[in-house]
Amino acid sequence: MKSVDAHLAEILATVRPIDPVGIGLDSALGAVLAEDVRSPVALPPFDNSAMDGYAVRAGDVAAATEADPVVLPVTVDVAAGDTAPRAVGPGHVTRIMTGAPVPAGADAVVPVEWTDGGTDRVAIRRPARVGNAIRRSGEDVRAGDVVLGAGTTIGPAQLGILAGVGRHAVLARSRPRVVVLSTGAELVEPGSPLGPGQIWESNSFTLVAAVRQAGGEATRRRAVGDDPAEFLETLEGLLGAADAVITSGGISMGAYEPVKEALSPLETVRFEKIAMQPGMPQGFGVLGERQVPIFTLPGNPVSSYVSFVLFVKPALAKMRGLPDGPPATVTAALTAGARSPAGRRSFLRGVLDAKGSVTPVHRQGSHQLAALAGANALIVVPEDVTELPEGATVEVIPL
Ligand SMILES: Nc1nc2c(c(=O)[nH]1)N[C@H]1C(S)=C(S)[C@@H](COP(=O)(O)OP(=O)(O)OC[C@H]3O[C@@H](n4cnc5c(N)ncnc54)[C@H](O)[C@@H]3O)O[C@H]1N2
Ligand code: MOO
Repeated sequence: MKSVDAHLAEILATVRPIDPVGIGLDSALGAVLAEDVRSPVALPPFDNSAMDGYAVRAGDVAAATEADPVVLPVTVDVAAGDTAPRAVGPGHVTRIMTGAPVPAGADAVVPVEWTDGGTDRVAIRRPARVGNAIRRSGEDVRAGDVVLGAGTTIGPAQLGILAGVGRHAVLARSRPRVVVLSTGAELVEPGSPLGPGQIWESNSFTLVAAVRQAGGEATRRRAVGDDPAEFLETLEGLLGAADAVITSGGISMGAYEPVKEALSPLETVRFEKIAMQPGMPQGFGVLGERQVPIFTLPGNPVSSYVSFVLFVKPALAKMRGLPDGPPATVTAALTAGARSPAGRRSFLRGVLDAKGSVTPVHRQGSHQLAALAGANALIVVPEDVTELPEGATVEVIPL
């Protein structure tokens, strides 16, 4: 059997980062920058007030006290967005609003709370240090600074700085478009009644959500039955708009394995047994002229999700231009003994707590969806280990 590591290595050697394109900020959430973004100007671009109050010369208010306020004439109001050149002469002040340019000559802002709020004359009850409540030009970003480097994932704050340096579009890798397609004649859409021998289709919901959490743009296709021709036709119809395809089911040893039957003759998708539990049957390859990667995951719900975590998620990271490789692990102490088949790496479902202990859930079957939903981690048991005692130190993949 092929090792987990060898399978992941083959996948990562095959998938390529998506080509960068110009993306408008409105659509850039989750994209990954493919350029260094520099600011054309300093931020803030000009010295401006951090508070609503009065622009003063600090020396003029140095003697102000509660008991003996300094009273000064107010020459003008300066609001945010004010474009007229303003100045504060000795012995004068202007009113000033948050974000408004500091007038020439002023070197401090006195917050309105330290005054009587006067409009013609103002009584100032406290002195202000030079620079008080002034946001200096360039104190966030200097002109020409790189504000975000290539390889940065664009989240809310990154969109803010991109807009803040005047960009309306960036060169970036968009979120990979991933189509999720499940197979199985027994599958019924949730919301429809179950007939004999049927179950509600669940894998596609898990996989679509997992793709989205991994930074992809997922589309769910309704399950197709066990007919290889129907499966192939559906697949061909969706390839044009996909950067990757994930299927579930139809790849093991049964008489009706539409995914395996449809794709094996193409010889670009390989079906193999991987030395792992769950998730032993796996298929991976590429389809069509654009060499779209396809992950044919096993149908058992726990197996398909574990396979996603181990193989698809790292591949999506590579497609996005992010660091790839096996899922990150943390070490934890087992609170109960655990077993694992010889020669296979097990990924037991467990509950990891804040103190670094991990408890295997009671039901470890690869069909046991509810047990998976109660877990928050996968406990990794190496191939050469068949039994772990309580208290053993284990590697854990947080989910
Ligand atoms: N003779 C053998 N039988 C099986 C082997 C084997 O090596 N020899 N491997 C077993 C393992 S391990 C797995 S995992 C499964 C994988 O089978 P398939 O990928 O072909 O999946 P299916 O047979 O279509 O389905 C398996 C199981 O999962 C349920 N399922 C499938 N799709 C969904 C879905 N979208 N939502 C919810 N549940 C789904 C399906 O009803 C089956 O119960 O093969 C073993 N057999
Ligand atoms: O390997 Mo299957 O994935 O155990 O259920």
